[in-house]
Amino acid sequence: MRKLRRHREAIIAGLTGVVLTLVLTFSLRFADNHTIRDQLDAELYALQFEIRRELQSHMFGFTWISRQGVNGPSWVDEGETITSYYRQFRHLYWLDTDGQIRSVYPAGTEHPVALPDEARYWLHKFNHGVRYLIAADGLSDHPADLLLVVPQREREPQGYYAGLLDTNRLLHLITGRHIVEGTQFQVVRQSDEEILFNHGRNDILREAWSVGRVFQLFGETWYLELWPTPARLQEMRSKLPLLILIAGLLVTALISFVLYLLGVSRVRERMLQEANRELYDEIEEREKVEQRVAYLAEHDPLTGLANRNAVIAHLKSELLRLREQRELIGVLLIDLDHFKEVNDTLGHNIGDALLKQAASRLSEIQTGRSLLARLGGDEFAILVGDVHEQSELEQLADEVIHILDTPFNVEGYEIFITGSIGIALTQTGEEDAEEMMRHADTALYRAKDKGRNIWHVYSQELHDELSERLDLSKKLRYAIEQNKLTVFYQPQVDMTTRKIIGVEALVRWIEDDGSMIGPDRFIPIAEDSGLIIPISEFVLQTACRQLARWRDLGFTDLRMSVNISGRLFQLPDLTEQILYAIRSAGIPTAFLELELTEQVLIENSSSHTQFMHDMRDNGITLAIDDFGVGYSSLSYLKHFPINALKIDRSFVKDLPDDKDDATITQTIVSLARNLDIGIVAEGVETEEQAEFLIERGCTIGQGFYYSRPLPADEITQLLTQPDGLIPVKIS
Ligand SMILES: Nc1nc2c(ncn2[C@@H]2O[C@H](COP(=O)(O)O[C@H]3[C@@H](O)[C@H](n4cnc5c(=O)[nH]c(N)nc54)O[C@@H]3COP(=O)(O)O)[C@@H](O)[C@H]2O)c(=O)[nH]1
Repeated sequence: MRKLRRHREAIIAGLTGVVLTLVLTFSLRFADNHTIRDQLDAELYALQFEIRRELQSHMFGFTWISRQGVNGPSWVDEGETITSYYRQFRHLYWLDTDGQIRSVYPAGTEHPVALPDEARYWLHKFNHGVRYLIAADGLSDHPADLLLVVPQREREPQGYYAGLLDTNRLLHLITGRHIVEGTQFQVVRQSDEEILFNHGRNDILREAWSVGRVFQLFGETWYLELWPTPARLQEMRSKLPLLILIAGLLVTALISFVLYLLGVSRVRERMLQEANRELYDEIEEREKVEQRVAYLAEHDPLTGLANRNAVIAHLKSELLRLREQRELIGVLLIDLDHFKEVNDTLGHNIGDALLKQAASRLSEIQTGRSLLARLGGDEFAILVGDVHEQSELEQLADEVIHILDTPFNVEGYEIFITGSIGIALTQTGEEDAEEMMRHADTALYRAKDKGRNIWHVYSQELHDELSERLDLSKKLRYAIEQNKLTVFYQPQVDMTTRKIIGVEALVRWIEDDGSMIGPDRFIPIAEDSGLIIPISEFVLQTACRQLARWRDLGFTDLRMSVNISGRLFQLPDLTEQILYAIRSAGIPTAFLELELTEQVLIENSSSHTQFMHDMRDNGITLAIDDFGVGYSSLSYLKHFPINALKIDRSFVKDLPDDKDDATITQTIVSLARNLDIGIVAEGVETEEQAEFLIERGCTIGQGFYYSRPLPADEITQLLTQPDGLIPVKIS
């Protein structure tokens, strides 16, 4: 249907052309038929005229003879003369007034005596000087024959000149001379419809094409009829209608074809236009996408700030420019502290809104020579050009910390968030952009490491230190794989009796050359890298097995303390791991004590609380390590199942002289006694310290005064001392 509509013009033109051609062809054919009929009619008229003329000619001859005065039977003697001129007479007669045949030419011809009665009746009515033509019935066997009669009344003998006309022959002669080939001609007597003459016998077109004329012959009426044969008709036909038909159809086909082609080309043109439009749309769309991609390539979609790429590109060009001008350039890398918690607790929408607000605040402290960017996540950067002194960057960092200090109001939530900042300043002038970013990142790492909400400036020393850490981290991983770690044990002593009541398991890393790397160096690295998990597992299992061995030796009262790093709380199966170590070593849970830092309690997450209750439920005791150095929010002592406090050695170190430390120590001891929990003093190095502590009520101590951390076999030796008393070396 769509196709038909598309080529409507071609179809209309085709139909119109065919109709017009047919109408024109039929009109011409109609006119042609008319012309042919007229022509046939004219031919028939001409024939009729010829017949009449021939008859008149014969009559004229007859009349002329009658006027010559030759009449009576003697006139037939002139028959030869007459018939030589008028050859169509069969016989000549002289009739008397009664119609009796008195003489006949040629002589000897058989003939009736008189004319038939009907003819004779007519004879009596004929007048002198008039010529008559009557049917020759009774005189001739040929129905078409006519009898020409001229009355003679003026001379004697009176009578009639009569000539029997061979009409058939006459008609033959006429048609032979005048009729066109292929034309069929017929003479019919109307009275009895007898065919008197016909020329040609082809009746095919008679009904459709015959033309007729009525020819009056005295009492006789002839009907002359003429029609063509198919061949004659074909000749008569004009070629024009056929030519018009062919030409019309050809022209119509041509026009329709041209219109069809135009339609096709119009459709193609439209399709092309559509394709062009789609192409333009696509190009436009692509340009938009490219613009968007170009924008996104340099911008952060959330805040609209520049992104990392833009910072790097800008930094590169600034470094190039400033290198020539010998000026400095600085980078501040800002990381929002604990932003992940906002995301985790309040959802990403709030997190995003917070980032936008933070970006907006940071924009306020931008200067004309700086570029603020969001590098991703909660990390922002400020690129500062034309720096003269490091203090300018430090001042800017202070401003950042200050501006973040006010709580954010995000969708009804009041959110406190701080920022840690790493600062990098061009040192040699030869740094590249990536290097500057790395420096700022290193400084940021340190700022976070130092407790966050502070800034730190990158230095070569920091770089060296962190490189060493990285190096140590690699080595530590290798050491764990190669079983280079071992566990030492430091006795915990009842300071009043000097009896060893327990030991603390302390990990040691012994190098191939026998040198030792202290845990204070590698434990923080292990905590950062996650290596603390396999280390802790190793220490716990080793310590439990060692306690089992000592118990087998009979030291069944000995207790084992093991340090639990805060990082271990990320393990979902920490409780199971501890219970597994205890069970596989086959020791009672009551003899294992876990030392936790204050930080673990301060974080106060539900998983931490659950862990501590699980431990208590399984009979494992918990001690707070390094008590007093942290936030010392004492409320957790009430809420958590803590069994003992370990006074940090920093408070013990200057006892008994340092009044503050003495007061703190006294306070911690009182607190533990009031809460009815155990108390252990760490770092006891002198007898005075031990006495001071004993006097204040702290009877359990651990420190070099009694023993340094030792390998298990050396501890076994100590345990097997007489009375189990620990010998104290006084240096
Ligand atoms: N999570 C784990 N932490 C561990 C493990 N092993 C050790 N550590 C922690 O490493 C820090 C350093 O430990 P270390 O070098 O072993 O030092 C211990 C003692 O040697 C030291 N100490 C004991 N008495 C004295 C003393 O009189 N003077 C003095 N200067 N130092 C002394 O104290 C450390 C034990 O402290 P604490 O654990 O707080 O009781 C240290 O923080 C360890 O906790 C481990 O396996 N896992």
